[in-house]
Amino acid sequence: MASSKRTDQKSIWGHYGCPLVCHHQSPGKPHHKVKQEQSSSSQDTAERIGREAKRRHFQCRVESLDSYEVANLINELLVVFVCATTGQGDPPDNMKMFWRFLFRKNLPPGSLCQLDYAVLGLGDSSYPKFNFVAKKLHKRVLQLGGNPLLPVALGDDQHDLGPDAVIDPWLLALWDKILALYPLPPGLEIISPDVRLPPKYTLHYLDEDSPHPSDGPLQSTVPRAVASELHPFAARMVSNQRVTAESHFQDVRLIEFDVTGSGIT
Ligand SMILES: Cc1cc2nc3c(=O)[nH]c(=O)nc-3n(C[C@H](O)[C@H](O)[C@H](O)COP(=O)(O)O)c2cc1C
Repeated sequence: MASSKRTDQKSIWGHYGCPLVCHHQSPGKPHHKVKQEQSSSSQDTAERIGREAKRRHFQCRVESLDSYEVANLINELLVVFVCATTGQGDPPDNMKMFWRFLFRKNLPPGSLCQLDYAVLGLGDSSYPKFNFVAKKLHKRVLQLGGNPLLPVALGDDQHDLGPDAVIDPWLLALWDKILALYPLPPGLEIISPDVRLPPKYTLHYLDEDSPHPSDGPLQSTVPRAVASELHPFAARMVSNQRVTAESHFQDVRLIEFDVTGSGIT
């Protein structure tokens, strides 16, 4: 992209604490980050936004707000936060570190002045503090100098059509805004929903007798971090059973892994 904004643009879709990074796939296109939190609605929404970004030729990464290095926010150019409210107007567990950092009193007021951002809230209007976290996040980023792309979206479980009644039109408006700022490169079009995106995961088959990736000489001496998205653990598969009848058209499987030593409980 022509402006410096486009060279490293990100958007964060918070709640469940999950950031998504995306940019147009041609060089110099912006990145977006998506963040999410607690249960799965915000993660699902963040991932949906990630897929929509990919269809618009942005390169994306989705990760939780707490696994995002929040100090890097000052370098981001485009961030979308997806965040739910829990408890009585509280941030979900997996955005608490992010929340604490963002509300530090010593953050300079203009520190996010290069950031274009949007906040999508998931909440329930039967609670007195409806979408409190999304509203507060929106205000705080504004206070730190961020440029809002749209008013905060207030998804509501109480709506007859569920949160999508707000999310769907809000996302249409968001993409209009983003594409006005970062138009599609000449010759590229939005990838139709009928076209399958590349898979998120790839499978690599190993020979039965190949050494296990976790059996290297360092394994016994080097303490490893608890397995996580950032510290993957190569687990041994112990069973792989088909659970649907042979005659059924879907091959659904129960696959079990041995996670001993991964720190996963
Ligand atoms: C225990 C609990 C407390 C909640 N507290 C609030 C609240 O204070 N304000 C609000 O707007 N929504 C509240 N909600 C609704 C959630 O924010 C809403 O269901 C949201 O979609 C959940 O998203 P998630 O699946 O990503 O966690 C609460 C939900 C639960 C289960």
